[in-house]
Amino acid sequence: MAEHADTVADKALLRLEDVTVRFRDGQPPALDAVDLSVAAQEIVCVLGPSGSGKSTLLRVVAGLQAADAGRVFLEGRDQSGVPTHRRGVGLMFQDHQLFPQRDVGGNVAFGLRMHGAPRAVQDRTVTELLDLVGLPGAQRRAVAALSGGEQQRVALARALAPRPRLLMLDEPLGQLDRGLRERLVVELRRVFGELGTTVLAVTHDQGEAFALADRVVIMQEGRIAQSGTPLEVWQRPATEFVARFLGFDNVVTATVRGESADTPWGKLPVPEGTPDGACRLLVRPAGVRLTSATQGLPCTVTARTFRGTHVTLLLQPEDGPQLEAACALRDAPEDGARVGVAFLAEEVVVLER
Ligand SMILES: Nc1ncnc2c1ncn2[C@@H]1O[C@H](COP(=O)(O)OP(=O)(O)OP(=O)(O)O)[C@@H](O)[C@H]1O
Repeated sequence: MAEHADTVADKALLRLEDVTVRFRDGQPPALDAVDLSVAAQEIVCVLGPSGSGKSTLLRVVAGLQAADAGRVFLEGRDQSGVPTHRRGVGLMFQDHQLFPQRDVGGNVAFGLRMHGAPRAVQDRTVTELLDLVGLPGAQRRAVAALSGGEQQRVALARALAPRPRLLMLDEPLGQLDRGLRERLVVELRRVFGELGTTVLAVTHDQGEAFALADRVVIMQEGRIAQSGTPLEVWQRPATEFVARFLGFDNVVTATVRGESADTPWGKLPVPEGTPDGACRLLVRPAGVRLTSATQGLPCTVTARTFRGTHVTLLLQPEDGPQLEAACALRDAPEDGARVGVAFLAEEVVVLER
């Protein structure tokens, strides 16, 4: 097993080993002994509350921030003392700061010119990248005359032009409206796939992270709380912190005995193999099923929120904390309705302490 882990780590394009960054003595570190590997061509999105260390993580990898302890490796080489411009990483930050006095082509070619690429190579690359980001033939347009989404695409083309071995994005779509962000996320995945780009991105927006990433990493106070595919993390949040961060609030104290658990909501079924004993349990809203008022746990509907594809209900049982349930639009009961609730074992998750 250890041998396998070593092999995987050696193949990593980026590896952080025990990286710690401390801004002030006596304060908790911004990064606390972080270990993280990113494989070649993998898209990893880092999520977490404000102040959890996401930007610091990017800055350490870029060489914009020194680590107080630990090491950063790119393609197996220790980057200690290697300046940002020699790391071969591309950066695209939220305020993408295009050069207003240069046209689109001049912006995209910027990094190539800095690297002394011949004019013909610059022109060919600019043409290819503008095609790829959906702005064919935009070379001579003024950046000030572009929409926010178009500027974002130019910034992306500019970051990709020098073919960085690792592209880092900090809130890349932060200022755009939701519809545009959703479209651009799909395009970003396609562009990265076509170019084989390895990506480490930071975002506040869960939807964006889950749509873009092969793997999401959730940060909590300078540490990695969970790392996994979007599906793994969404279906099986590891801890109460991750569950609540993702917006899951049906969390209670429980005692597991065999195939069920005693909870403030009564006996709940638990997945096979759940160890006996005291724990915290999450019931994903999809696992809270409405039945008739005479069956299951009696509850009153206290709120209904329309979510586009479904309705979220807040249910108040006679005893115990409120419950959130998700149900189809056409099945949603009225506010104040009396309903019964049954629980699905496959949506019950035992949280780590
Ligand atoms: N230059 C600095 N000097 C002192 N403290 C800093 C500095 N940069 C960051 N910090 C602190 O380090 C911690 C992590 O900050 P960081 O910017 O990495 O968080 P973040 O997760 O990116 O937050 P946000 O989502 O708000 O951008 C915070 O407590 C922050 O106040």
